[in-house]
Amino acid sequence: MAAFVTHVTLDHLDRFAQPDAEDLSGKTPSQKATTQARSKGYDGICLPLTNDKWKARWRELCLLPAEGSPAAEALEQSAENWRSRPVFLGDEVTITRLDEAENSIILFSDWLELDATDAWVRHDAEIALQQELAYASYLNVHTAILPPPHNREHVASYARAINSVLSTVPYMQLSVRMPIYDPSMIHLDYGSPKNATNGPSTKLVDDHPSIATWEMWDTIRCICDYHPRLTLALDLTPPLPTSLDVLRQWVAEPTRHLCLPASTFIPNAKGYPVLPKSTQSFIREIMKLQPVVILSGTDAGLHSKGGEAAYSQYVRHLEKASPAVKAMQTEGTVEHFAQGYQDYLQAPLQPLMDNLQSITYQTFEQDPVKYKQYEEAVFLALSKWSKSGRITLCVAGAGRGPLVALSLNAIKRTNKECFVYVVEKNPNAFVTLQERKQNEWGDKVQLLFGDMRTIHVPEQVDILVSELLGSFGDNELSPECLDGAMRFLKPDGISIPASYTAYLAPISSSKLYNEARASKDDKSLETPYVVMLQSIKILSGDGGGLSGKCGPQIQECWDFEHPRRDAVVNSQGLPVTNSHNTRAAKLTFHVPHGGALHGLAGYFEAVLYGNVGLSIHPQRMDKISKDMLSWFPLFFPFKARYEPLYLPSKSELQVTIWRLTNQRQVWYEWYAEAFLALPDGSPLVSATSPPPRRISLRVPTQPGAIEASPFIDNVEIPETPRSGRSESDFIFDCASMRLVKIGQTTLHNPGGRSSWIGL
Ligand SMILES: C[S@@+](CC[C@H](N)C(=O)[O-])C[C@H]1O[C@@H](n2cnc3c(N)ncnc32)[C@H](O)[C@@H]1O
Repeated sequence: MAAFVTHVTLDHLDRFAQPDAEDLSGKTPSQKATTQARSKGYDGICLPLTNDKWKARWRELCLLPAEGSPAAEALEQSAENWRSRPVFLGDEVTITRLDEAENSIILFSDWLELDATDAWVRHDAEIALQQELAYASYLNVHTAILPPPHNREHVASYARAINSVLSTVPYMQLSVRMPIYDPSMIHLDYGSPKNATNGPSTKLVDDHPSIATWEMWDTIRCICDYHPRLTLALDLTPPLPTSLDVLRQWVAEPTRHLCLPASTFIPNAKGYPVLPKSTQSFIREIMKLQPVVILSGTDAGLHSKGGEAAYSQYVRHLEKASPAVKAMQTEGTVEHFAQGYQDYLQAPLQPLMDNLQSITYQTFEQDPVKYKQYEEAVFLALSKWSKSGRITLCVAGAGRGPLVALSLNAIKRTNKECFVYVVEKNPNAFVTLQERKQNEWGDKVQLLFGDMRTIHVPEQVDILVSELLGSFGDNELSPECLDGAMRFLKPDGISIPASYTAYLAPISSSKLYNEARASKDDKSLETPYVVMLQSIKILSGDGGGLSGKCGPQIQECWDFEHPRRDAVVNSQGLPVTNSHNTRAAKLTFHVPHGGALHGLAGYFEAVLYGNVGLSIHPQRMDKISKDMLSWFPLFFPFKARYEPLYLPSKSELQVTIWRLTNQRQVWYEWYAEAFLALPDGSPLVSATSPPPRRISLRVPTQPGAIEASPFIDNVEIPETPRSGRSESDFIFDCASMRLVKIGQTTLHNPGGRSSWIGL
């Protein structure tokens, strides 16, 4: 569940400082604020570290007085003294004791302009920040919110200062306060003759989602090298766009706090505070990250009904209604099953090379959906089997036997005469199989111990049942194992599964990026990991992109079919080489909104038999095998020598991936290139059209609200021209588009540093 804290302002603290004849507790103002917040159901408070006295002194010291002023020299001397030994006066800070800092989130002075245009102001703001940080560290503060960036021109200076302070404290979480979105950019509309004469009219455009604030964040965290203690405090003050897609980027970031002023709420028909629809949708989505919600101004009486408690109650209600949160709380869902494993990188299994442990099989067996699908597939195959006489089945790679048990169930349901061979190469699991034969299956089955690629099976079978699938379908060497098993499948026999397909999508996730590079060796950044993906954004969108050549959001790489008869086999019926199992795919993705590329998400879908299947494809899994728990997606990381590949809005990403093999191993290599599509030979914006201009609009500060976020100047490549030319003239003469390359990754995993072994 998300935690809720209330923002305590300097005014609140002043009120708590007033002597109260009845209060003999001797508590400090911040302690009183905490007690009151707790009594109102909050988990804690968020308060400024310093007060107006510090602000006034800093301004006096560091902002130059008018030239020629007699005080200038003396002040410069004092400023130099402060720079050499920065120290607070006792009445410039709001807290002084350890227990005041405990469970409180600290706001560093938000007027410090680390990105000021003036270099001296930047310099002195950085000293002041270091001073505040040192003091907060002295008081054991665990989380502090940094002054927000204001000025895109100098965001690099802001980020450099943050990077430098991050290394000075060993444990404190520093959160950058960012407005979620720069919504109030107003286009000066030159489109109509009226405007041409009377001047431009203003029009709010929320159909042109801006990623300006995300870009600022991206610059900051790149300069800070994705520091794991650098997080985000997202300010939800601005009205949000109706399209959620651009906001999904924040789910892929370390969003730890949501700042929600009472002024963001609107009254519903009865006067209670509620949030606009788009903010509601966003909150429902981001709640899966369990952020700390910082409510401010809730005691200002902005809404006629509900009182102060109404704000947190309402956000809690949104949290409960969040599909992601509901799924986590519902037994039987993947989200519930995967609690604690979200975004956790697991080395994929090597079931061919290793012998799995009983506990691993037990985890598999908790998935009712997979086995139900298998039973249906076996039942369907048996039902459709038209030849007379005994039907023979073989369960190849039986583990502890669930596929055997369900095959026997299916046989019973069809009432046909059948016999089942059971093959397993894990000697330990074979003990469990013997026990089950003795206690449950009797002479309906025959157990065979050995590797399906070499074992002798007494007769060829009609139906071969196996489950050797990995998260990417073929990655646990199912194709290679089943090639060997084809020896004992009759020429007209059936394989369950009949086929499986691998899918890929490019993703952004600072969490996964940091996890993968936590261990510094190259191999860890070239390993495809099994991950329950949560804090991610799929960067690609559907549609052809500007070049018209891009595929869907999640694209098919390749597939494998069984039985396959095209491999050249030797006298024992085994393939001479594994060349027929190599694959390569080149996929082109359209990236509608800019983002940082951190890796590829890999999924699979299998046809077991007929229309019965298994799928972890995000858009199809619910239709094919809803709530199946057995497979989390595969994450192919992209390593970055300097920083992850940045993909601008409307760029195109070409991903090439290979499945490669030698005598012993199978592995993947992957690589990506980014392009921008530009109209061939024509300027991007007609020379006759005025440049798109946007101005920022500050949301007026409401009493008690955290100071409204700064908005950031942003110039984007327009999606439509503002000249007389039609949109189609301007953009979509695909034939005359040229792709301009803007970046590439290195080749990942060359030679199979990370591979599946056991051929
Ligand atoms: C993913 S587990 C599935 C186990 C079980 N069928 C289930 O669905 O719960 C794959 C099983 O196949 C076995 N296996 C893998 N390769 C094999 C091979 N070449 N020959 C025989 N068994 C194999 C493994 O030991 C493991 O028990």
